[in-house]
Amino acid sequence: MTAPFEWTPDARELADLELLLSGAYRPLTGFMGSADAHSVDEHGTLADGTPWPAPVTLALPGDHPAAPGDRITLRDPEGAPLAVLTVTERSGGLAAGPVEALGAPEHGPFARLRRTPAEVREELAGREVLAVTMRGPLDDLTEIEATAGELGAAVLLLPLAFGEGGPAVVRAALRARDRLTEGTGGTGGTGGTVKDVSIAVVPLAPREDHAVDLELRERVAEAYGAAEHLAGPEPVTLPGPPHRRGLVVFFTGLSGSGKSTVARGLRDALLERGSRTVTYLDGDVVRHLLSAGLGFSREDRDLNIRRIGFVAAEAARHGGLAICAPIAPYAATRDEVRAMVEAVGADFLLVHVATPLAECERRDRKGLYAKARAGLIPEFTGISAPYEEPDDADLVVDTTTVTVEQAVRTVLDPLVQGGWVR
Ligand SMILES: Nc1ncnc2c1ncn2[C@@H]1O[C@H](COP(=O)(O)OS(=O)(=O)O)[C@@H](OP(=O)(O)O)[C@H]1O
Ligand SMILES: Nc1ncnc2c1ncn2[C@@H]1O[C@H](COP(=O)(O)OP(=O)(O)O)[C@@H](O)[C@H]1O
Repeated sequence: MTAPFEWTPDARELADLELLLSGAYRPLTGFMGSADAHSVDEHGTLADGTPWPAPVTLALPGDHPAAPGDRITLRDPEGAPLAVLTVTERSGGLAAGPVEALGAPEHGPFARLRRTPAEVREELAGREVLAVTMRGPLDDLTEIEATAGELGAAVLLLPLAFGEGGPAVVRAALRARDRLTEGTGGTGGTGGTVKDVSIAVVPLAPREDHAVDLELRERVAEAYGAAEHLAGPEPVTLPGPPHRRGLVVFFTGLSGSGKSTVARGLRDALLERGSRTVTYLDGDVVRHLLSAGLGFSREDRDLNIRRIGFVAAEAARHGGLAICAPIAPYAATRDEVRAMVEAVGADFLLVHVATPLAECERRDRKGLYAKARAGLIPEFTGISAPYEEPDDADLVVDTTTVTVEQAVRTVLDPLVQGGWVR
């Protein structure tokens, strides 16, 4: 049964929720309250003294109405109900309490390998188990073969799939299984064949502190029935060269500052060079299609910017270069877009078109400033609605006294120098 209150936890919290529900975090059965979280941080134990390495908490904004005793339906980002949290404590922006599953979660790639500790323990009942937790490929399997051989153990590969790289880690586990069972895992050619190799995908988000991360992996391995645990090497992530990485060039500035003119000039210059695919999210096209029906209240502008950020990040996820040129007057919303883009492994360049209001108003290309001054347009940026000047701009261009070509070069040159464009 769902509950009257609702919440969509973030990706890390959803991963923790899944581990709480699957039993991989036993003895935990819910999100921690402040006493447990504090004790874990200070002493590495829950408040009752049970050893536990890392806080497992759920953030809930202070203005969320749920109070102790209330039940909150926790949903995934697509809206599917996953669990009910019965709130036992609200403090410091956290909600604590036990969680109960609402049906089986739906998973994407490799759903069949998301097995619970109980399922795996049943399959491996009576066997000694060597668990190997992995966040990247296992190149040398010699140690695993040797340890499994000594213990006469079955090997349980636990790919810790979290975020964008999740499917790649699972594929690495499948490759390692094949090499272990074929006996081609060692580098010295002496590797023996390991007969029993199982895989269970575990959505354990990495912890910043390496020691804490390892201890948590150990706990999860134990929950899966392992007598021994080996931690696979940390993946070496070499970001691709800049000219192959996704990039979002995000212009911000007052109406009439020159955003669209410079953005179009940049698009054309990039198309002339031909070295990158370009997605240009034209302001007018966005407002007519993607954000049709939205106005200029703070809420509508924020939604408009988030939509633009979402589309730009999708283009950049696949290595594309996206150019956007909305006013984007609020710093917090620009920050959100930066985070969305960086979350897909792409780069984000904020270009502040810093032409002063007086010059924008003097140009008054569309006659909007005159109307705004006359009170005919409410909430007009710079007149009756705020523009928060960026203090984190990567580039600043004032178009008052430069030509369009010069303004475009101010943006294009750093892209070439930075290696994003050849
Ligand atoms: N109230 C108000 N405030 C600011 N701008 C207004 C307003 N009403 C209409 N317009 C016209 O809409 C264009 C800005 O749309 P954006 O999508 O870039 O704005 S925002 O980023 O969502 O704030 C902006 O176009 P540009 O001049 O190209 O910036 C204006 O022409
Ligand atoms: N160096 C320059 N860079 C960009 N625009 C300029 C420049 N000098 C003059 N302008 C003029 O300023 C106006 C800017 O309008 P626009 O690009 O639509 O701004 P925005 O998209 O920020 O509202 C255009 O009429 C453009 O011709």
